[in-house]
Amino acid sequence: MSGDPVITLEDVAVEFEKDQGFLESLFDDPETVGAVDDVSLEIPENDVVALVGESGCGKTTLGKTAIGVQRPTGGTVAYRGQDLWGTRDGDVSGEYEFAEMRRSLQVVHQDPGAALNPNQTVLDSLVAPLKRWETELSVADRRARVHSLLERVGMEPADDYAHRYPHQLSGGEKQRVALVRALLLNPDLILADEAVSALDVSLRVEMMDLMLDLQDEFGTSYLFISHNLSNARYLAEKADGRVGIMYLGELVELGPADEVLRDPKHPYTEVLKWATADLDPDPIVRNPPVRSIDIPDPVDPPSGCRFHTRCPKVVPPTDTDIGQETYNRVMDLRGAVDARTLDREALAATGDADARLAAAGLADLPAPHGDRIDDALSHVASGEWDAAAEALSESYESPCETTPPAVDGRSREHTVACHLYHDHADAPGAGTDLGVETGGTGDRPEGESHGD
Ligand SMILES: Nc1ncnc2c1ncn2[C@@H]1O[C@H](COP(=O)(O)OP(=O)(O)OP(=O)(O)O)[C@@H](O)[C@H]1O
Repeated sequence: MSGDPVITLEDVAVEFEKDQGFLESLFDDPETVGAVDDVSLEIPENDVVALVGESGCGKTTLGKTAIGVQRPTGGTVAYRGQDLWGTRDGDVSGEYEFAEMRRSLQVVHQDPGAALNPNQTVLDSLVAPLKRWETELSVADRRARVHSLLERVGMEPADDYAHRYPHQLSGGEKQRVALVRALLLNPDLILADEAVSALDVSLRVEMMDLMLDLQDEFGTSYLFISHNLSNARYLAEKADGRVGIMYLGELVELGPADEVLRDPKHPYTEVLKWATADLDPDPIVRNPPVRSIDIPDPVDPPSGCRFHTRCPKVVPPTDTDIGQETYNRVMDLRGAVDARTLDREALAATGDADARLAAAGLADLPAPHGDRIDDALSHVASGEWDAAAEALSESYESPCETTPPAVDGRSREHTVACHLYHDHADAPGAGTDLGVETGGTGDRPEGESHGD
């Protein structure tokens, strides 16, 4: 179904400087937000990729980067194999001009009203891009092209709709006009950024079906962005496309829609699935499959796998013989030590190790973990937070903290950025291959226990 790559993102990163107050800007270095981190993704002709993730995870930034609207701070973006930003910066050695690339990469936003000029009729809004790009068309040709597309999206009689102003259209009609405007230029790729989210539920499916019909007809690819996993699944599955899951700027899972949704591999995808009521989540999992509901600050994201601070399957070090549930509590304790949120005074007032461990919720630890943890708690009681953090890190550092896994966004296979599916350097007998292995079993590395 799909063909040559239209857009190829390689190790793309986008960092923004965070807005600071006037006084802060005088005294502090600017803080940066890593909106997108090290993402590789290939979108072939006539393909659909649906990106899903919580608000602020970088979907829009990645989408804008893919269509040449946002310049990446790292990595490369290629249009049909030609460096897009190099072309923008004046490299004329390639086949395509930058303007041609941009014409071929269109967008439909969540709020079509904002994209339409309230003082222009539908016809005037729609002929404007044709006037600019298809200069050989006569006035009658342009009008005919607009009318035929309006009819194609069900806006009939086209002449009536063509002479309306945006305020005379419903939300669904405005969205159709926005889609027509994107399609008029025969683009290779349309970024549909939350393009159906503002529509009534009943209209969403209709709009997605229309997008799919037109995709077939025009041979356009879609990069569909949604915070809603069911919408993403509907569109990607029907188009035989892929679903990509983003977390804190990273693409953590990517693969055929039905596989990713039926058999999610990344623990974060499981959380999204759990949170999407109409995806029929596992009735046995009553609580969210996550250790903490708080999303870390993107200005200071966790090291390694960014999900490790919340992940209920965070991989214990190979020489640690405690089960998953206990390890999770140790990791939570480490988080509290790092954030200095443990009750130091309560610990200081506690006379003995057993009481300190009980106060930290870790009374039942097998030897030698009790002694190790209490050593760290004693440091906290004395106000030595860094020493406590160091002691805990020495014994309980997870491979998930040290090495960022990545998905292979060029593959059409199901790939996942998770150490449960990768070899990691300190796993027994493991090589140093941290590349993606597809179709992993989810088994823990040998020698590790699974739960208490
Ligand atoms: N122009 C900008 N300047 C500074 N920070 C930005 C800018 N654009 C985005 N960000 C930050 O980058 C991160 C990713 O934002 P982005 O809009 O890409 O996420 P998103 O997943 O699309 O979110 P939403 O679903 O809410 O639109 C956020 O932390 C956001 O605050």
